[in-house]
This record gives sequence, structure tokens and C-alpha cells, in this order.
Amino acid sequence: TRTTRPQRLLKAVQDRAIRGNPKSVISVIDHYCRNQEWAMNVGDEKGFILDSVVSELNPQTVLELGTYCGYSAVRIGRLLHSGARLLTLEFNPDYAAVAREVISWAGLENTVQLVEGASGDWIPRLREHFGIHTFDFIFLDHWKEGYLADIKLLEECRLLRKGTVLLADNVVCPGAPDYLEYVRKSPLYDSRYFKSHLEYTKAEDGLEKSVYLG
Ligand SMILES: CCCNc1ncnc2c1ncn2[C@@H]1O[C@H](/C=C/CNC(=O)c2cc(-c3ccc(F)cc3)cc(O)c2O)[C@@H](O)[C@H]1O
Ligand SMILES: [Mg+2]
Repeated sequence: TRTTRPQRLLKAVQDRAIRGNPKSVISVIDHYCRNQEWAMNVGDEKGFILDSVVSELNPQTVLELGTYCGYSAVRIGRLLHSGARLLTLEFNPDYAAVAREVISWAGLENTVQLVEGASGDWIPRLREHFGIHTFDFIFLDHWKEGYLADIKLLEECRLLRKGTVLLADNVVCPGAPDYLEYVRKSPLYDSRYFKSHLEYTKAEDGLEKSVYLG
């Protein structure tokens, strides 16, 4: 049977990227998705904004919602200092299998932990299961209609603390209007929009950075 898009992206990584070199994994995926087959990675342009937010914050505990092929997990993981950890949640087993390989090819298996399952099921269990108190940084890039429910669940589970930074992909395209309205209106957040473009295209998209005020 035909291979899937994530499987073809993984093959490009294994054929072209240098093992243990996250930078080469990132550039191989961006080149492949720009020139051969588009895929919904955050990409290089929005990725540069993601990099600057992570580098400035230097987080110790990071949560990612929606691993897909592992591109942003590698992007974030490569910037984390020793002892820092990224937990990334993915509920599609086929995507999770590809992402594990991509994360391993980048040599980040000791920094990035992929947890298979739905965010709604796992968020309430992260503290008891992984001994996490609160997150320093959260990257939202899963189903756009799930952003709002999950940020509210994170609040309820007290996994946010004063200064926790949430960065949401695709707030314009495909869009997350209910999430945007919430973080921009709520007194609990200081929110800011970083205008950019949809990965590998000229269409507008952007990232919303929201600081939890606690
Ligand atoms: C409701 C939340 C459910 N909880 C969940 N828990 C764990 N993993 C979840 C997940 N939801 C989705 N996922 C996974 O996240 C990933 C989903 C991402 C959804 N992303 C998009 O739809 C998306 C779509 C576009 C896009 C933009 C324009 C266009 F023409 C076509 C596509 C661009 C992006 O950057 C995107 O991120 C998958 O790997 C999926 O299996
Ligand atoms: Mg996205």
C-alpha cells in the first residue's frame, strides 16, 4: 500500500539529515516540505519566532500539544538546556511512530518525551504520572477547535504559574477564534500576536503569545 505523507517525510530525514544533528533534521524537513510535499509543520518562518520565544524564556518544563511528525519538538528540544524536558502529546499512533523516529534521528530522545494519547485525557494526569508541578512553556499546535478547552483544562489542573508562556500556532490560518477571544479578553493573560505566514506559503498566519498572570 502507498506510504503516508509522514512516512515520506521521515524517509527524507533518514536519507538526507545527519544523525544526531537537530539543525540538519529541521532544514531537511523544511526543504522537503517547501519543494516536494507540503506538510503542516510550524515551518521555518514561524519557527524562527518560536525559537526566539523559547531562547528568551529558557524553559525547564515544556508541554507541546500535537506532535505530528516531531518538527516543532525537535525545534524546541534543540534549544533546551541540560535537565530541561519537553513532553509532547500525540494521539494518532501512526504520527507518533514517525515522530519518535524523527526525534531519535535528531538525537533528542533524552530531552523530548512523546506521550501517546489525547490531550484531554493526559493533561489531568501529568502531575501524578510525570511529577510535573507547573509548565514554563506550552506550544499549542493540535486541533484548533481544541485549543480553548485545553487551556481551560490546564488552568483547572493548576499546571500554569505566574509567567507561564503559551504560544499557539495557526491563530489566523486555519484559525482559532474562540481561543483568541478568550486569551485576549481574559484578565488572566497578557496576549500578543506575532504576524507571520502559513508554513511554506505566502498566506497570512501567526502565533499568539499569551503570558499567564496567575
Ligand atoms: C481537540 C484536541 C484533541 N486532542 C489531541 N491530543 C493529542 N493529539 C492531537 C489532538 N488533536 C490533534 N492531535 C494531533 O495533533 C496534530 C494535529 C494538528 C492540527 N493542525 C492543523 O490542522 C494545521 C493545519 C494547517 C493548515 C493550514 C492551511 C491549510 F490549507 C491546510 C492546513 C496548518 C497548521 O500549521 C496546522 O497545525 C496531529 O498530529 C493530530 O494527530
Ligand atoms: Mg500548526
